[in-house]
Amino acid sequence: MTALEATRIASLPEDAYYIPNFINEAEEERLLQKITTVPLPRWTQLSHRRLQTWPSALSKSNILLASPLPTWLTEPIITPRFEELGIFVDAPHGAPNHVLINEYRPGQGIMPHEDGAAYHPLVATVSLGAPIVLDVYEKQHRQEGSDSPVPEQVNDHGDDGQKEQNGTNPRHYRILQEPRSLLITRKRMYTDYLHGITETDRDENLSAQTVCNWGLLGDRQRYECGSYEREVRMSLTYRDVIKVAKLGNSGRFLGIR
Ligand SMILES: O=C(O)CCC(=O)C(=O)O
Ligand SMILES: [Fe+2]
Repeated sequence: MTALEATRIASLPEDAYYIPNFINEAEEERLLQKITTVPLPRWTQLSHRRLQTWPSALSKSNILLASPLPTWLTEPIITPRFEELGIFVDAPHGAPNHVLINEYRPGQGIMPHEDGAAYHPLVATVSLGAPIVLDVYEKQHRQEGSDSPVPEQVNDHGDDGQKEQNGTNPRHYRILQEPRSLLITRKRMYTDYLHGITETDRDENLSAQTVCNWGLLGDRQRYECGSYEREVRMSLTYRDVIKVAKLGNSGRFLGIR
């Protein structure tokens, strides 16, 4: 991961990396075209956003049925770019095998959550269409004897992980994800922190003091006025699902819905 070192978000706990202009405008356009022309049943409509799951949803016990990702999701993002950066070299399958595509319209977001144990603790997020602020919160430890809810895990079964933990003053960071950027979070950032996106029409109070990747932004000037109106933003989140089954061997045990 040495080439990545220059892209580290130094003010965040380890590890988070931010790369602006990871894809170019033509690549972004092509991806948006692919995503928006898939047959409608590919979308899962949730209460606060909609979602595509590639190549398929996990089983109830978090098993992925082995199946290749479509080429439009792998090239050029995985091959060659992730490979050149060595992003998934330490993951069990050496490459992502699963992609969630989230769409957020103005006013939509995702409650603070963690991505959970189904995946190797590494997420690579490509942003499309418009900027959005990702909020990152330190997990609060459950107080002895309290009934405060523990966070739920977001999965691709359509649950939103709607519970935020009780407690006071968790550490809070804001990451501004520009369109065409790549955000990588792994290790402690994956296991010890929650992430979410506020349901708002407008991201405000943006500055070097409030945005932890300010110095790494590709187009800082655009945000120097301190705010922008939300527009439709899509994200591709690449992950490595730990448990994979091949149909024929264990398909009958999967209980795929
Ligand atoms: O859209 C994003 O940047 C975050 C999505 C997310 O947290 C998830 O799919 O688990
Ligand atoms: Fe997530």
